[in-house]
Amino acid sequence: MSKGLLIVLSGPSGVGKGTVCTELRKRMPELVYSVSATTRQPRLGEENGINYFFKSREQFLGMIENDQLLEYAEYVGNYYGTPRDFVEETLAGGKDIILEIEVQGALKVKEKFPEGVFVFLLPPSLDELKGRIQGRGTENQATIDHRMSVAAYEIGLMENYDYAVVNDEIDLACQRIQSIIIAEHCKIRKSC
Ligand SMILES: Nc1ncnc2c1ncn2[C@@H]1O[C@H](COP(=O)(O)OP(=O)(O)OP(=O)(O)O)[C@@H](O)[C@H]1O
Ligand SMILES: Nc1nc2c(ncn2[C@@H]2O[C@H](COP(=O)(O)O)[C@@H](O)[C@H]2O)c(=O)[nH]1
Repeated sequence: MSKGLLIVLSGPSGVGKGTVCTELRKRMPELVYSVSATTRQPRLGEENGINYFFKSREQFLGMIENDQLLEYAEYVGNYYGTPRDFVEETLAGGKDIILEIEVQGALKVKEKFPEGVFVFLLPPSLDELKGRIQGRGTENQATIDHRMSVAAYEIGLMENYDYAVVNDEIDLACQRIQSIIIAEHCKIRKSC
């Protein structure tokens, strides 16, 4: 059995990664979603084990210590990380898995899985990006400003990715990512 594809979706906060991922999973139900661990407080409506595994700082540091994370990063005051076993078991089972993670973590995944498919989601403009984070209504102004200041640095690292997809419209962004996944499955992979 051939291994599944490891797909990494990154992009600045508020660009629409979560929205696009949710829509993509409806269109591709066979695509497995990697639920991350985080020390961030749950937002209204977020559920443990569905949106994130919500952890205390001590619990998260324990996961690092026990090598349970494929990657982790500190982002705007909180830790975020990808549980290792779930990803490895899903891939070994021949299924595709998507990781929705920020840039530092994505680059660490690339070191370990250079064969992964790295997709960067871009906003139509920085003004639109700010409008989307504000419109979501989940962050206070200081956190929005902090996330926006990190956004420019993150976009600067886009050249490390395989694909850039503009999220101007959810349907179009999903179609583009679906096309990428289909094309990657058709790729002739040479072992050298
Ligand atoms: N193409 C789009 N056009 C207009 N609004 C959008 C689009 N995509 C997403 N949004 C909206 O932008 C806001 C941010 O989207 P979302 O939470 O999915 O971003 P994110 O990249 O996952 O953010 P974070 O990294 O902070 O978790 C949401 O209110 C969402 O409804
Ligand atoms: N490096 C990682 N980044 C992750 C992971 N899970 C989510 N994220 C990213 O963190 C920011 C902030 O997320 P939010 O839910 O607080 O808005 C965003 O870019 C996520 O994609 C992870 O496991 N590792």
